[in-house]
Amino acid sequence: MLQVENLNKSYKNGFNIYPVLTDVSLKVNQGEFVAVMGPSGSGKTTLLNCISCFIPYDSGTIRLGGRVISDLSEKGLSKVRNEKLGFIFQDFMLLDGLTVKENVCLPQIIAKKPIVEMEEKASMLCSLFGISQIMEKYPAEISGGEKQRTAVARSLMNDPYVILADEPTGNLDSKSCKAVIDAFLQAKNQAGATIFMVTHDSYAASFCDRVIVLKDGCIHQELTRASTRRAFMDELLNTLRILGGDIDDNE
Ligand SMILES: Nc1ncnc2c1ncn2[C@@H]1O[C@H](COP(=O)(O)OP(=O)(O)OP(=O)(O)O)[C@@H](O)[C@H]1O
Repeated sequence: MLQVENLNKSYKNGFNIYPVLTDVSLKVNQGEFVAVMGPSGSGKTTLLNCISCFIPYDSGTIRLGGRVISDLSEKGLSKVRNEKLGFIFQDFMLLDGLTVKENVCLPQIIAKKPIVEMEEKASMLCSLFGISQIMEKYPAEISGGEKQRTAVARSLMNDPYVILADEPTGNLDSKSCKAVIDAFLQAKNQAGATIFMVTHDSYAASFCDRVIVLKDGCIHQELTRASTRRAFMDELLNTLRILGGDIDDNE
């Protein structure tokens, strides 16, 4: 569904070149829920921005649904961004002047899809995420949890290849964090969604099928959830503790 091969990305400052991602290769399969973790500055957001087609990269190949995105024109990239990717941001970015229903419909309004089809799809997703009763309300009139579920419903509107989530549980209390994760699990289990999430939160990541750990712009480790969520969380915490330098790798 998403395939990154030998991705290299550097930032330039005057004559100085700072490599940020070096030879990153990864694959996310259909219906997988994958997190990217790693210390601050390890390149997580840069990786997500390359996959989102928001920033150019130096070399490598990114494939979405089998299609190489660097081959696309600017117009083609915009279409991919709107129709083949779903985005979830830290503050959910709902438009205040639109109702919940209009916010959910937005990707299809931009894609100029027929209204009847759009409304049917929005109603189905709002029902799936338990927000049918607030469809006519505005973001200012709904709770944080309802905003999160609205954003997840919106991200699924065009049946995207992948939902890209950037720190979706950052700044949330544990109850709201669990609500976001539950919405992702529901999207995965009931709508077959593929989710790729950047996070610092080991609790959120422990619900994933797999966690890719970045260090200094390289893939340091990939951890697959094998047993209980709690055991996976302990494994993640331990891996990140070692990366953070708290204990020796060979200990
Ligand atoms: N636009 C930019 N221009 C120059 N350098 C940048 C730019 N954006 C990020 N960087 C640098 O690239 C490196 C990776 O940044 P990135 O934001 O991808 O890391 P991150 O792992 O997401 O960090 P954090 O966990 O703190 O959000 C950092 O050293 C950062 O300073």
